[in-house]
Amino acid sequence: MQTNRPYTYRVPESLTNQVMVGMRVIVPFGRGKREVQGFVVDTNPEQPFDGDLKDIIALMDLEPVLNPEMIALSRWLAKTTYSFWISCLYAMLPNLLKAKTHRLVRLTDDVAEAEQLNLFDGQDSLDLADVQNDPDIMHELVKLRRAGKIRIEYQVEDRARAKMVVAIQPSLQFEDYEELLAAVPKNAKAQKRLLVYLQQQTGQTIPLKLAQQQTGLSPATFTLGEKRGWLKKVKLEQYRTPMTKSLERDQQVTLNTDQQVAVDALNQAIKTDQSPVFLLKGVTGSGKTEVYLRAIETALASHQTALMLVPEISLTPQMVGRVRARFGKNVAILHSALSNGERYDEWRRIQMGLVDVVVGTRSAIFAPLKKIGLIILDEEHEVSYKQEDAPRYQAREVAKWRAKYHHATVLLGSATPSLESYARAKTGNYHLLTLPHRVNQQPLPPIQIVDMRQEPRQGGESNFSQILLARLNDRLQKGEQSILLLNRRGFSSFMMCRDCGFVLKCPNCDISLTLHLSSHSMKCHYCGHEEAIPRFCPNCHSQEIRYYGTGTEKVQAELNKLLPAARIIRMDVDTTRRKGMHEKLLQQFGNHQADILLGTQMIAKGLDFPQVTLVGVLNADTGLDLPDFRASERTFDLLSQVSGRAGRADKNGEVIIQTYNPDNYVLQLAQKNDYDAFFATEMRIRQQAQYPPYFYTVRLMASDPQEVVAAKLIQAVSERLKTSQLATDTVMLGPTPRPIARTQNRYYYQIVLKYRHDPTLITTLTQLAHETQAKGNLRFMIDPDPQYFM
Ligand SMILES: Nc1ncnc2c1ncn2[C@@H]1O[C@H](COP(=O)(O)OP(=O)(O)OP(=O)(O)O)[C@@H](O)[C@H]1O
Ligand SMILES: [Zn+2]
Ligand SMILES: [Zn+2]
Repeated sequence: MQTNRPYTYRVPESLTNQVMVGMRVIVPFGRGKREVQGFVVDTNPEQPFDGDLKDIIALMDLEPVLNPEMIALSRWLAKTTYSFWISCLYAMLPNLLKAKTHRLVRLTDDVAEAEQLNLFDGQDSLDLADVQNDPDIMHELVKLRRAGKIRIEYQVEDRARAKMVVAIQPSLQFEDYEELLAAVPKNAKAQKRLLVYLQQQTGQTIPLKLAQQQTGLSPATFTLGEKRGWLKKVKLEQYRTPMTKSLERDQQVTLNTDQQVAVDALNQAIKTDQSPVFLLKGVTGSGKTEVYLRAIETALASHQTALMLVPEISLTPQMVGRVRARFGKNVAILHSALSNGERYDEWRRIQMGLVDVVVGTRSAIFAPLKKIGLIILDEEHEVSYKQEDAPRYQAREVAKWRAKYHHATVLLGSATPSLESYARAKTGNYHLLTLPHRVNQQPLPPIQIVDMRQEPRQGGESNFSQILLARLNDRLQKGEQSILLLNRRGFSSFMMCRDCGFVLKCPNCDISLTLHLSSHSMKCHYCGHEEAIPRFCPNCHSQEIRYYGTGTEKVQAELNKLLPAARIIRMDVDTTRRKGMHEKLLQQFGNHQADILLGTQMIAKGLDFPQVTLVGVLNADTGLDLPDFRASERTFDLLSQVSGRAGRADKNGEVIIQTYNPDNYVLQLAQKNDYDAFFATEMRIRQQAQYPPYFYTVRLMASDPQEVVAAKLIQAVSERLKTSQLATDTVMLGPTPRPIARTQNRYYYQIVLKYRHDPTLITTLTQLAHETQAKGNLRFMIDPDPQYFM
């Protein structure tokens, strides 16, 4: 049975003065006295335990890995996401500290020879696991760590090992070098140069490579210097900096009036000790990024730090490039495409206070920055800010919590804010800042909607309307670039028998299989199941089994036929799986090595390519009729965002949207670029249907490989909720099977609750979460503010 409360242990005498809040420890647990890992969350519990206390067995860390802010944050997180406290504590740590890793203690400075011999056996490193049960040694190590003479290096078997480089340190004083300079023979030019250099660098540690570059001296000269005692060679830890290869040059721009107004308001807020939330609503290409950068500058100038979140890796390359260009080495980067080693190195640079700016994806919200003055969420409406596994937190909410703690300013930016945020801005909860115009003084690109039902169909179905094809051709002639979006939300493609209607589905999941041309197979996007492309219908043996819908590969193949001269870059999960591919493809497109960028949602947002003058959306409607109250909002966002990629520089842009539902209000309003009208329409629908932002939602879900087991549990939960005192306006939907009832051979049943203000509900759910524990294969989860209902 998993437990969710802290336990009290005794600090054995041998560990006196060493145990600190935020360290990991090994403790005996349960009747079997199993040894488990835990976090120290308090060293002075309010309610002392009066039974028999067990001793802490050992320390895992020589210094805290979580600071007091993080401990406090984890408590709040556990409460608001119905999660186990310990999973929240782990969520804040980089992977390297979660996995079974070797903890290597390394000497970084001279220690007394006796100590080195005793503790390290004369080596300069030791494995902490070998000594953590020896209190005497641990005692010494904690002391050395506090004195900065050792450090801990975490290693997983594969690659994550701190990289070391040789560095030099001048070992004498200024005057000593003066004397030496007077003494060296006149013709010993190299030696002289070295001495002068060392004299200038006293007290510094310089990587040898750098010193060579700066002086133009050979390695042999430095070795000679070492022999003569002029300098010391030391090993310096080199951080694996996930560099974006080409450092973008920083552009100096003069803010336009709207930007200036926004920046002024932010500057003022950052300097106060309040924690206001700003919503920056700026149309695509209005220069939001420049506002972010200026606000970060203000935070740094007032000796505070800044944290900036970007939605997903796909957006990161360009944004990271710009932040790096402005703030250089002062930036740490945290995103999911880093190796564990890289991530850990960045995390440690932050923890040690070596950087003041952090840019990262969702979990970077836990970056252990101190003195935060500003937290930015770019594209604040993005679903990727919500974590889908436990702890199911919303980074936006965590940002607000941390801002309160630090008296920091929160800046949410978007061209299409979430209804939740815009509603708050309208009621004055958030401060609204707007950038209504593009920086290039041009209107937003005109959008044309093409009714695909009217397209002539000679020679079978095509993904391209005549007009889109003509426009693509036109750009090709002019040497301009185009972006093509294939909307892949939901399950728009499947293999169906024309005779009997049979649809080929995954044997493990209730969804249809997708055709993959490159591997000549049918794949399930949920569980990875793969099988051969059928030639006969498995049901009626007809040969009339056909593929419906379309994938990027298929579009690319068609495009190759229609426009043989066009150079195409395809971007989807398949072409970007390998590390660094994303950046590479974008860079190629940026260098104009291709005419058309074809891709899924991942190309819709954030990209800023001046040569792009045409954007085409191949299928606007997939996703519109999904059983999800946010389907319209998502489609509106997507269309606005992707349209915004066209005509961002001096040339005019143009957008073509293909659809089978030309009259749908979402498309109509997206065409007019009328966010406010969309907001008003959608809010009315939400109010009527009692959905966010008028109501909060929470989803309860049971799953099991056996359908009846899952159904029984959700039924019991439903009974329990009916007998508890829910607020009168709280609504319970279900229990029902989840729209996709089965994935990965598990059946899912759900209840969705909608409520406005129901404090007892929250208490009830907290109890439910901890009572309804996993048994065997049975799982129960509570998802506050779910982003998907599928
Ligand atoms: N005041 C300015 N003067 C001239 N150019 C500017 C100014 N501000 C920003 N820019 C440039 O305008 C371009 C678009 O800006 P940016 O990418 O920040 O827009 P955005 O609002 O973030 O758009 P999107 O929401 O579409 O990503 C960038 O190339 C940027 O360097
Ligand atoms: Zn499957
Ligand atoms: Zn059939």
